[in-house]
Amino acid sequence: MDFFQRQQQHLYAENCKVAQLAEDYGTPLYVYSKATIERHYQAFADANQAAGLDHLICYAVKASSNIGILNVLARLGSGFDIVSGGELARVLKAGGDASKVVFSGVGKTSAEIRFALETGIHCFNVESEAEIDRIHAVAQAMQVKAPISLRVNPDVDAGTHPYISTGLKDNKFGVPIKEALRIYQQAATMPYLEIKGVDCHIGSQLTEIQPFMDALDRVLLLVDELAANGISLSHIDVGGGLGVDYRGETPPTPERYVAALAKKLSGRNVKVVYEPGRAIMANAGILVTEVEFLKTNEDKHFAIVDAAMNDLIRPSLYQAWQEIVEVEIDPSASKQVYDVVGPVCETGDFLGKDRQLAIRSGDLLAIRSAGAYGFTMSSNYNSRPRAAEIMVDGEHSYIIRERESFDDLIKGEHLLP
Ligand SMILES: Cc1ncc(COP(=O)(O)O)c(C=O)c1O
Ligand SMILES: N[C@@H](CCCC[NH3+])C(=O)O
Repeated sequence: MDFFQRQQQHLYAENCKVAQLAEDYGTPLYVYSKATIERHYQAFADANQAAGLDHLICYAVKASSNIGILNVLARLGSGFDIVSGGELARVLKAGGDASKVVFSGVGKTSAEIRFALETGIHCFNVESEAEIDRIHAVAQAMQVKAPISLRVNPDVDAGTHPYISTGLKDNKFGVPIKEALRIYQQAATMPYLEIKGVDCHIGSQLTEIQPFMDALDRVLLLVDELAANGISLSHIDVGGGLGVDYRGETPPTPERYVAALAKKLSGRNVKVVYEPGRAIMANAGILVTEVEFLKTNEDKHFAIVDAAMNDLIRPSLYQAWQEIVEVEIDPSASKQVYDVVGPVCETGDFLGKDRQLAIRSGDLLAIRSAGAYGFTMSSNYNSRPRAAEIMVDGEHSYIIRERESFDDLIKGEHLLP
């Protein structure tokens, strides 16, 4: 079931006409579907239930971090995977439960570690030996035990874009799995640490199940080796990374993915932690933009729209392909192949290339699959105020982030005396 569907010539977000939303809130506009977020979360939860797995789903906040979105997930009982103190503050503000938070990331500061310990997070996904020392020192100063899990790098090729692959030995993430036993043994001697689990995230937008299985095999060998050395773990964090359909990809469904994991984990008394981001949010959001001008240079046609790489950087950064559709079908407009580009002064500022569209200036376009790594990667480049974000719920729509104003753009800036 797609909650962004066309009825006659109109594109709908749930039961709201997208053209009406653009009129009410302006463009560029991020539109999220609450029902889609709920359905995607539930697919993970149901798959675990069906497989009989003790589990904790920690939505990866970086994918889309608006507190309105986090609140929808918190109400479903979701935990959260965070990578900064800022993300933790968002989770708390959104009503999230700190005891269901895992803290990933290679450069946690002492202040962030302290904040996380004060709130009582589930555990730190530790990414280096130096970080273990830092966490231990902060915990000691606070006279508490810090729950930790070691992020291991299994050296598995996730088969995804090199910029979003994280589990190869050349990547900055985690510790090499062959060093893990020694590091765990060292951590076990540190009085202000509590060893909880192991963590492994090999990359994002994975469309095959095999790399996940290869990584898990290596992690399970480590788990057994640790057990043989008297270190038992209560959870295995399998990370995020499950891909989505941007352009006909057929990634495993959460059901298939979880069932495959469950098969490998059978007979083990261990909780599984998941960190899905994209699989929950990508197809729960669209970016709506208005065509400013149509322009032809020689025989190249451009649709210049009011959204740009500062609003959605994935096409520019990863040559990512996202579907672009007309919001209203205009039968009187003729089809043409366009590069859909923004107003930013960069040749790399495009949202889509060679797209066949029937549009006129003033028409609306929707960039689909924009709910993950869309708004969260946006910037104010070219002094462009960031877009508004809204959530639809049936026939209702709610503003969850106001469009930035020019005052917002210079907030905190000062002239010299
Ligand atoms: C540690 C960690 N967990 C979870 C995620 C979420 O990944 P995805 O959005 O691919 O599910 C990421 C991003 O790749 C990550 O780096
Ligand atoms: N930002 C990337 C995903 C990176 C995942 C972060 N670990 C994307 O838009 O596809």
